[in-house]
Amino acid sequence: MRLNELASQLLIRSIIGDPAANITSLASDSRLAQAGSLFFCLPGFKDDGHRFAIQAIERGAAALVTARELDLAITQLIVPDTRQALAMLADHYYGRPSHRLRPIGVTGTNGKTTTTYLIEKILADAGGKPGVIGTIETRYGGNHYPMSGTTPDALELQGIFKSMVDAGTDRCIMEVSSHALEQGRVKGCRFRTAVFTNLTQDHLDYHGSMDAYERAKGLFFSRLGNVYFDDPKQRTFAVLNVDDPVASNFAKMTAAETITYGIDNDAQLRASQVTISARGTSFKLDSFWGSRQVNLKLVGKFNVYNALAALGAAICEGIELKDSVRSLEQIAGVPGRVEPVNAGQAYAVIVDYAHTPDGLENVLRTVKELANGRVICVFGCGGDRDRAKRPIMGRIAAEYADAVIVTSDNPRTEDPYLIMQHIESGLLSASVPREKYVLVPDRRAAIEKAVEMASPGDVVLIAGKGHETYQLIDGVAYEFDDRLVAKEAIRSRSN
Ligand SMILES: CC(=O)N[C@H]1[C@@H](OP(=O)(O)OP(=O)(O)OC[C@H]2O[C@@H](n3ccc(=O)[nH]c3=O)[C@H](O)[C@@H]2O)O[C@H](CO)[C@@H](O)[C@@H]1O[C@H](C)C(=O)N[C@@H](C)C(=O)N[C@H](CCC(=O)O)C(=O)O
Ligand SMILES: Nc1ncnc2c1ncn2[C@@H]1O[C@H](COP(=O)(O)OP(=O)(O)OP(=O)(O)O)[C@@H](O)[C@H]1O
Ligand SMILES: N[C@H](CCC[C@H](N)C(=O)O)C(=O)O
Ligand SMILES: [Mg+2]
Repeated sequence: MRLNELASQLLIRSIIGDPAANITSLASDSRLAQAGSLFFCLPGFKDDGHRFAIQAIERGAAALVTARELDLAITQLIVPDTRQALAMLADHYYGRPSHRLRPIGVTGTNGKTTTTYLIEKILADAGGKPGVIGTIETRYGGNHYPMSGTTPDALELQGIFKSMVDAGTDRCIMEVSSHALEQGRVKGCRFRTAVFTNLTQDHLDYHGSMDAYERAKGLFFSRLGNVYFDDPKQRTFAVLNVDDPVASNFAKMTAAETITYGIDNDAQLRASQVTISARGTSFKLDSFWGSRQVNLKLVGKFNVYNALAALGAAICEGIELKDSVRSLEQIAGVPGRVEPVNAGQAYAVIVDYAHTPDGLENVLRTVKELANGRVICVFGCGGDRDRAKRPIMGRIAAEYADAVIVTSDNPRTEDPYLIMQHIESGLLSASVPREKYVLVPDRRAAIEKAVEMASPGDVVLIAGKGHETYQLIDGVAYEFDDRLVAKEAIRSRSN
């Protein structure tokens, strides 16, 4: 593709050098630039992509996208905002794949991954060919691809969309993080439906305040338009959890048609009579589209919300409620979410991805309700992430668990002891007796200790890492899977 074809997508731009330069790929990381690449110099949080222009040229880049003229002998497309240009040009370069996929995006602090899995199952059972992008992996056409975060940057995202289209995928279901919204990673992406799960404390390191975090999430709904209302296929929808107070703000912001769900408040999809057991969760569903009993294999009241969110998204796709319910009832679980680890033991061991105060409280409440004995909770908090959540999670663990083992969860560049002390300050503020908790920095030792302590009927909850298969310490990813480590610990327990 010629540079000027790409440049024509932007109103404000100027070209220095050859407008007909032949572009054979796009790159925003100089280390990935190739012969013929158009290299985008992005301003970053740690660095500035303009500093890597020379490296990109050395690797054969055909032209640069820059925010200012660089003193380099290469064609340059100068734009006011290189990040915005990347999103818009990547969309064009790959042939506007999101217009074909019309993604269903799921945003919210907790429940995004789970909800995308539920929607995927409903769409697949209805005869579609859905693909998924999110925290655990990207998958479509029977293939699975590893992910390094939740929502890829605009270039990677548009590339995935294009591959999905080429593979015959007909709808994409994706997690949309607040970071992605803030950084314009989904700019240029034409969503059909935006699903909101909930908003509770997390990521204050990045957003600074809950108001700013809410504003970032709100961008998703404010950008959804309904300008093609005459053609039903072109409509857009917002599916909102009305038990979360911010939903009414999002409803006001969006031009899309809204569908509401909830348990406590009146909603178009409303659950009542929720009962949970170790075998699953049941509820009565009353809705604009009919009433029915729903029996999920998924455990936890929070999964009722995820199920309602998925039903809402499915209704926007025109799928009959009874068919969606039948699909949901078949889902045995989502990897690393309330996932039991069984090796024939007389106590339960559950691995879960709760890594926020609300997530931890929800899952602890659930396991407490199910336990015949004590609840032993193993958890930590990520390094280089929201520090404010650490003492809160300590306090929550103190409130719901009978024994707490504080450990490491991806300390990254922080001192694991300091992170544990932040959590401990929350435990102490809850006046927990010293014998009720212990700090064990080595996560394997922490899991082994919890398993050693368990008696028949107890539940060991290992929270925070879920599906993760690594422990990040000082820039190194060490192999670590809570589920495998727990299984080994159960098998090698002394009695
Ligand atoms: C804070 C944040 O979001 N940072 C993202 C950002 O990195 P950055 O701005 O720090 O990049 P930088 O290191 O300053 O580099 C600036 C530019 O120079 C380029 N560069 C850099 C080095 C080099 O040798 N050559 C080169 O060209 C970089 O490619 C980049 O374009 O842009 C990068 C490329 O898009 C992202 O990978 C990176 O995510 C980092 C890894 C991250 O940890 N992000 C987390 C916080 C995140 O986004 N999490 C959410 C999940 C939240 C949830 O689930 O609720 C997510 O969606 O994943
Ligand atoms: N609807 C919900 N409300 C509150 N907590 C939930 C909900 N759904 C799941 N959880 C809890 O949050 C954890 C993470 O769930 P999930 O992975 O689905 O969320 P996520 O939003 O994708 O998280 P991330 O931001 O890390 O991608 C689960 O393991 C569970 O403990
Ligand atoms: N999406 C979340 C995942 C946290 C998972 C936890 N294991 C950690 O590393 O803190 C984040 O990036 O904040
Ligand atoms: Mg997720």
